[in-house]
Amino acid sequence: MKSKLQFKHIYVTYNKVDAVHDLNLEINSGELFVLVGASGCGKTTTLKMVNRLQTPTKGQILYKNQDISKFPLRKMRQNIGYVFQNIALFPNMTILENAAIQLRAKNVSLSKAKPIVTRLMKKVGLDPKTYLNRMPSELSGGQQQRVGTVRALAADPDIILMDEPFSALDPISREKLQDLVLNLYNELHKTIIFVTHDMNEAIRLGTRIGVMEHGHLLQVGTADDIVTHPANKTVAAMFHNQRSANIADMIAGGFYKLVDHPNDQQYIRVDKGISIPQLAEKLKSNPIIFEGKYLITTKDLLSFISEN
Ligand SMILES: Nc1ncnc2c1ncn2[C@@H]1O[C@H](COP(=O)(O)OP(=O)(O)OP(=O)(O)O)[C@@H](O)[C@H]1O
Repeated sequence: MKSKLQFKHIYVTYNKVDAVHDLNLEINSGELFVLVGASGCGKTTTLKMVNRLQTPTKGQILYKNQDISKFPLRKMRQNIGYVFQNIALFPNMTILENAAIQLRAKNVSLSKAKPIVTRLMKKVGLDPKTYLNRMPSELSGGQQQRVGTVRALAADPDIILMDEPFSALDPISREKLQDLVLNLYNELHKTIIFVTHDMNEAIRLGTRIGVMEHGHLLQVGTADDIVTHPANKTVAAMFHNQRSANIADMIAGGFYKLVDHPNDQQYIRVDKGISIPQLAEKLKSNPIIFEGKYLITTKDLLSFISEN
């Protein structure tokens, strides 16, 4: 059986208000699970419970069928990497020293850590020769997030927590780092729990997505489950608004060409190069389209085209 992370009837209550309300969720080993929802819905609180930065008021979290509150804290945290929005590299330490922190905590010497960090730097697209001995202030925000990702991966953890890691970046850097997460995920098969308020990011990254609102988990499913069969009006509205914005964006882009989606036959991917009538014709036989960064239903797109 796959080892799972299980949240069982979890509550987190502040001043009689539930930041998380009766959360029941299972995350499988090797999933890239995305928690999505508006600011304040309880995503970060949920994520922080995984490495016990946050304690549930009520309920139980199990990892591999054992209560995580019983694990030795230090050892447990060594097995969980994390990347947060404000990654906060230590300003007085080099990139190598920063990236090696989790390894150093495991008593790995800096000289033994160096080849591991070097290999990961190459994977995230940072030239080790150029960057290993630099200070964090000499790197852009996107580069610093790459170092944060190296730091999270260096000690080879089972689980990686990512809390809005790219939300402070410009759209192009953001997309590149999303690609990086997908590549690392496909290569390393880690369990990743990724928090975002951005529906497109959720759709683009998640093997499954959990939609939260006001501390409640409204729906868990794949992107196309949620887009085509939203559990209730709130989820439908969250994704509908997003889809309308996506469609307007696509139409404004003008022309698209259709290619197979690299990962999933159920999707077709749309790139620039085909006219809207051709697109409409092609879409009649496909339920879902994926435009690099957007996933929308063809029904929505066809009605949008006919109405405009
Ligand atoms: N230490 C605390 N004391 C009191 N209330 C808190 C505390 N931490 C979080 N909350 C409240 O719990 C709710 C959930 O917060 P949380 O940070 O989990 O939301 P979020 O979905 O991650 O939001 P964001 O995207 O803005 O980070 C919010 O209403 C927040 O104000």
